[in-house]
Amino acid sequence: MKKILVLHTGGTIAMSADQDGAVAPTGQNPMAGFEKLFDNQLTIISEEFANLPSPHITPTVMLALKNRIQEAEATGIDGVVITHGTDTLEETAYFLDLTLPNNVPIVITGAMRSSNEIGSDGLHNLISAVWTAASDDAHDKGVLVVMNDEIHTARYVTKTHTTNVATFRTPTFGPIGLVSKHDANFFQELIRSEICDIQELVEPVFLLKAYAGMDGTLFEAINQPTTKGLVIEALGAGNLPPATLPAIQALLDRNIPVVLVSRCFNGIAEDVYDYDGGGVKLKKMGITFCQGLNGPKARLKLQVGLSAGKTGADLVNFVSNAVS
Ligand SMILES: NC(=O)C[C@H](N)C(=O)O
Repeated sequence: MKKILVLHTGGTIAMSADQDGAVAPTGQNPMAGFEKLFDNQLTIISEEFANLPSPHITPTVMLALKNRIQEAEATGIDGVVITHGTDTLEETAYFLDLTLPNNVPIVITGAMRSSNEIGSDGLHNLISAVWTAASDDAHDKGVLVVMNDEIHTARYVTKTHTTNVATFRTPTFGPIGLVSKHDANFFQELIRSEICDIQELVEPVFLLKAYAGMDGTLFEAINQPTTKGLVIEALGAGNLPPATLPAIQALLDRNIPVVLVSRCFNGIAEDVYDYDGGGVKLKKMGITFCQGLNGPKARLKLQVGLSAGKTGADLVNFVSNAVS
């Protein structure tokens, strides 16, 4: 019988609503006892790893989670399920994707409606995640996110709606598979990427979003002696307002890596435009274009690359391509 480790970390899936509808963490995890649904089919080992709303999750917690999973893998488990708040779920999922070798399937899930709300989706998502983690077909697909009967890759999935149960989407590429009753069905493969088994975190790495009329103020503010890196969510195909450029150049002059993604929901950042602030000029300045990742994930990739000791061309290669 396959052995699946379920690590609970908190989030709405572990919360309930009061009489006024306000949602908050509970003393006892409402998912407790779900294991009996798998009697005689799977061995489920549940562990309360944390009980945090996901805005409280930090890369330090993600690193501890990664270490816990590696420890469990050494004892012989067949798959891991993590329950997590949805606000930063994609970040924890991608962090684990970057730092854990594909030894066993690792699946993250959560809920958009807390445990006692009508139409609560937590238990259903948890069951789907367990069946996915137990699937022979879930190997070698990186860390997976299972929500609302869909299977997404950690690398490309993102939360797209504040409250809808169908919030998790994979722009441009779509989900990698679907869950139907007990089966995880996959329709796409994931190209392998480099894994960095880090033990410490280099910080701080910042993320700024570009907007019409942006100037250098925010870039100057983060140009501190301690600053290790910056990701910019740029406009369109990868362009910036010209007034930002002197302050960005000052960061580059200090050898602080500056990485650019697009703030668009679909598509990739490219050096297309050759006007002041256009992508062609930005690339010539030494800004690294990261293709296929959103801002929070590119920030994690830069942080993980720096934490793995990567510098220069090695760091640029690692960060610039989502599948490197
Ligand atoms: N649906 C959720 O889980 C949202 C919650 N605020 C969290 O991320 O912890």
